[in-house]
Amino acid sequence: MEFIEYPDRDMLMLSLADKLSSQLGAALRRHDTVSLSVPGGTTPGPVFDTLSGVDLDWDRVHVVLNDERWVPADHPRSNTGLLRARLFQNHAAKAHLIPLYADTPTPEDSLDALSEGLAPHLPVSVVLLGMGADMHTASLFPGADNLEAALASDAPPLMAMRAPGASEPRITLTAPVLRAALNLHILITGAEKREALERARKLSPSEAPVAAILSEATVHWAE
Ligand SMILES: O=C1O[C@H](COP(=O)(O)O)[C@@H](O)[C@H](O)[C@H]1O
Repeated sequence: MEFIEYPDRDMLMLSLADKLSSQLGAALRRHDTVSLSVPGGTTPGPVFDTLSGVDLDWDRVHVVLNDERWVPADHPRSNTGLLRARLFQNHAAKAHLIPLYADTPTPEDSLDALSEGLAPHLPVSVVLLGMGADMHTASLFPGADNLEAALASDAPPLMAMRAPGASEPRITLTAPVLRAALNLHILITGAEKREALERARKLSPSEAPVAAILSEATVHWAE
């Protein structure tokens, strides 16, 4: 694991957006289309704001969330809603969304169709993950019903997930897809998450799911 500490959150968000855009640019020079996977939640908005203003060939970029909460895009907890509001703006408005939500009662109802949409874009060129203070990443939660299957090396790329720490059903990229990313970053802020990261380094992925991908990742942190 590489760990980069920044003097403050503004520096973190700007530097990380710069790193992601240069890795996307490098991938675009080598491939006709590239893929970017990003987290939802409360932390990554400022990275999206900066990234969306970078003049890349966005119409060749396919964006998929790390995970989605099973709520419609206009719901306040929708990660897709966050993407539309903060990333698919300015230059990045031309990017393509690979959906992780469909209007069916459960994620299982749409899993096959959503997996088919994702398959042509694997391996993901650039992955940015978040992490919760409970050491979950994407929707790989401690105690989740499908956690062991999603950590297995033969896991399908997408799985449905339900967990005590998640207030709605989820759909998530699985550990092998995250580990196979060509560039893998984790964004965390604050003392509580830094302590959680240090704890996770000493635990198994079943106890601390983020541990499943730490050895491949660069962690970006500011107080
Ligand atoms: O529920 C989720 O939580 C994590 C962490 O979110 P944050 O609000 O603590 O930044 C996020 O990475 C994930 O994509 C999201 O669905």
